[in-house]
Amino acid sequence: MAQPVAIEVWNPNGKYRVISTKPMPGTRWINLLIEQDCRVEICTQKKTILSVEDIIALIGDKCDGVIGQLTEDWGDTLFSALSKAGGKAFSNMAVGYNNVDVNAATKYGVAVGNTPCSYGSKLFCKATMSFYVVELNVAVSLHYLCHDVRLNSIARYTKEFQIGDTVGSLEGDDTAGCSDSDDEVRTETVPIENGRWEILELCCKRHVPILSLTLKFIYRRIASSLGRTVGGGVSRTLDASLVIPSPQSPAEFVLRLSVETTAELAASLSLAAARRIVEADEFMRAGLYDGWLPHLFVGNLLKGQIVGVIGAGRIGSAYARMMVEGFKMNLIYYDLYQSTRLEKFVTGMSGSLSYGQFLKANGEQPVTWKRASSMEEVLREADVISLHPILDKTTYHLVNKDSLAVMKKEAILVNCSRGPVIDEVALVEHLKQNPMFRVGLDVFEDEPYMKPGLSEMKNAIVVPHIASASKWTREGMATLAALNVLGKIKGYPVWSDPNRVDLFLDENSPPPAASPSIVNAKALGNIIFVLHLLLHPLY
Ligand SMILES: NC(=O)C1=CN([C@@H]2O[C@H](COP(=O)(O)OP(=O)(O)OC[C@H]3O[C@@H](n4cnc5c(N)ncnc54)[C@H](O)[C@@H]3O)[C@@H](O)[C@H]2O)C=CC1
Ligand SMILES: O=C(O)C(=O)CO
Repeated sequence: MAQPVAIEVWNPNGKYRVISTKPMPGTRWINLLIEQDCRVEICTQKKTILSVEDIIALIGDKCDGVIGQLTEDWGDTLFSALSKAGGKAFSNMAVGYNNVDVNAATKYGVAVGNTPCSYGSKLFCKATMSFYVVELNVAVSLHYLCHDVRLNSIARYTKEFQIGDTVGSLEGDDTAGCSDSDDEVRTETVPIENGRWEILELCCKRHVPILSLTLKFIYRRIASSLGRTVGGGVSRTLDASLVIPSPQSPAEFVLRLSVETTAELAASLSLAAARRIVEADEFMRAGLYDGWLPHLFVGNLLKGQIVGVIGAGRIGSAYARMMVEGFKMNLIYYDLYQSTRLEKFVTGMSGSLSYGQFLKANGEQPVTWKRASSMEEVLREADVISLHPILDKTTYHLVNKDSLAVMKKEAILVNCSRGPVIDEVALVEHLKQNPMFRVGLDVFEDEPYMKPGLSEMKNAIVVPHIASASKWTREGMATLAALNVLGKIKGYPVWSDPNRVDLFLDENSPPPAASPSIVNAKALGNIIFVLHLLLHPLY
């Protein structure tokens, strides 16, 4: 029988009842819900993992939406209860949602949200372009091509503007991954014969390299105070192209919600395992250090070694870059899909300098990359291997007794994805048999438990699923989870690109009126994705 659960209530008279099964970081998520007439109930029960019965008790007879955690088992029973209580949405406060039976949710008409990674728009390159022309009433259209680092495609942009315009938003055929709100146009007047001409200076602060830019000047000489008569207008088009040199790296990765935070922990575990930091720390605290010794805690040098990534998606690619760039490791990766973006980071693309070329230009050995044709190839060749796939039936026990056997005896294995990607019993045995083999684990097969023997292994570093635990990331995750639920309650459409949710995270402006990421939107028939909501903010 479920016990009554302790709750904290915000905005008791709110029309919609939204439950969070845990207190979450920050207050923005609470404020956003309250401002939209929600009564927010936060479970404060001193129990880390709530049972299905506890959550049913929380849902009660009327509940519009729930924000839950990856430790909870969201299956048929809970979605049935939520649907009976009138609930429309459940959002996991996590990127991964392997704890959620999405089919069951769809069956009960409940939308499932997650807190996806975001491609934020940060300052990347600053190109200043000056162009001339423009007389009186002149329309200038600007066409430019950008390399979209995420899609690895060329995006084409067009903008028409008038003198004095400030470019608030440049839109084009494909604006995915690009935010132009930082672009600005400055004008300066210079006298030139036959009238008044202006110099327009476009200051582009973009996170994508501009490959080429075409200016199309359509100018109309109108009957004006200058006394010239040109009827209804003569227009002339003048094209000019200019190629802006790409900055050093063709693909500057920008800060994304969980990506860098999680990748940084994987990098920390790699380093800690390589240099035996935890063992050495314990040794010091135990008072065992009595002087420098040539053999004391000798570990592995990373520079020039091979880093292997299995699952080179968002987090895996960010980790790969950190290890390649930070420690000049050579890369081998395995993924079902080619990661051209990552490859190009290492060896470059035409017209730009890759990291490898950059090293060469500085007299250093250039780094290399290789896409493996099998996971075994990575396991065989790499010195440090980090796992970053999603957990599904294809990745369950991806690393098992047989695959461990092909790894180098002194290899390092890191897992920040999901515990069941590794057969933990086989791993413990392998650690026992190979004392120079080391692991760094953030996730475990039977979380929160470890398989017997793991905690005694000196060659294992274990941390309690903290890879996304930076303040900014966790507050952002709470905000996205709340907005997923709010968007469904309010009947807002679904944001088109869950990879680009930076607009929802901007503390200084209201989020768009959309659900940031609903994973079963299509299955629910909610296929009205929202492309550009900049003009229709939430308030
Ligand atoms: N420890 C933590 O705190 C965190 C863990 N995660 C976990 O990391 C996972 C990955 O996150 P993202 O990088 O954002 O996902 P993603 O979807 O960008 O990347 C996953 C990659 O794995 C690849 N993949 C899928 N099946 C594969 C297979 N059988 N073999 C090889 N590659 C395969 C996919 O093609 C994809 O490129 C999440 O699903 C989540 O479970 C995410 C955030 C924090
Ligand atoms: O987001 C996830 O998937 C996690 O594991 C915790 O951040």
